[in-house]
Amino acid sequence: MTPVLQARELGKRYGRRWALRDCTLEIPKGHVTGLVGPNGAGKTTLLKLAAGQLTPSEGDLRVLGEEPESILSRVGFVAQDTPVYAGLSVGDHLTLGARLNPTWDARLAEDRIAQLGLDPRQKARRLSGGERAQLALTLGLAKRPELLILDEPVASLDPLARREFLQGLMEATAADEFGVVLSSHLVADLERVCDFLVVLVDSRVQVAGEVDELLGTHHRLTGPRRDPDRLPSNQYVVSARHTDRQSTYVIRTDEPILDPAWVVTPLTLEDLVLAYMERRPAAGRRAGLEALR
Ligand SMILES: Nc1ncnc2c1ncn2[C@@H]1O[C@H](COP(=O)(O)OP(=O)(O)OP(=O)(O)O)[C@@H](O)[C@H]1O
Repeated sequence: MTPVLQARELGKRYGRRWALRDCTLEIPKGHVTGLVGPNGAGKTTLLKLAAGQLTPSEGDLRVLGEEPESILSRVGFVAQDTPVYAGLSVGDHLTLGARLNPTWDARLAEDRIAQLGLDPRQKARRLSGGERAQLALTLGLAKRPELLILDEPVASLDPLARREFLQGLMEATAADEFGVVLSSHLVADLERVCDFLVVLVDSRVQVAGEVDELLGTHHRLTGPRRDPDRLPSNQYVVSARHTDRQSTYVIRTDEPILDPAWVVTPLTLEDLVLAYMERRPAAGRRAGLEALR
């Protein structure tokens, strides 16, 4: 089956600065994918490349098996800050959507606006942040895309609006088969809606895979202090912390952990993401991940 997104050594440079580098990644069909990483990691850059809004500086990118610029009508993109036209009414947005998109589903758009209780005559500038986000999501869904890309769609929303937004997204994906890739700093939200995860740090993909598989193969080991070179070769060290007497590792392995010296505990998705983010050199570390629950 053609992957939703396939990147090979993909890179994007702004001037002399690389925003994305050596990005090799495959997102299979049929997933809601969460893209997570600290500020400046390259998430928006990757999403804009996938939406055909930027061109790569190096490497290769296929979306739904094609060059992104050639399939704009098959991909919906809701940019950061859920952009809408302040001077246009909700109804005007739907009219514009219908005019611009050959696959526009007017019934879906109107039903969703009615369900949300939005007044079609209301100007977008008078909508709350949550209502604007819902309008932008409606425009994205009514395009009937095969892939919907959402760049931090819930960043500015309060917890209730976030829940309603994500609920709406989950209902839409349950009703129709389309892929979703969304970026967020809010891992707890991603945990609720995503079944595939990509962690991007310092412009590089650190890990990508199905959430269940990632949670099943990553473990925290705690026990008497031990150097990493004394761990079995099938245990890939993601992060390590040591005190004089104790070591705590986050490791990835497909094999059972049989060493009785270790206390083995499972990770939450947030633990897993933070473990990959901890691997960054301390000097370049920026606070970027909120862990709201
Ligand atoms: N138009 C641009 N010109 C120059 N540099 C840019 C431009 N857009 C992004 N960058 C740089 O590229 C890097 C990656 O930016 P990007 O917006 O992709 O990160 P991000 O992971 O989406 O960050 P955030 O979580 O803060 O939204 C950053 O260092 C940023 O400063």
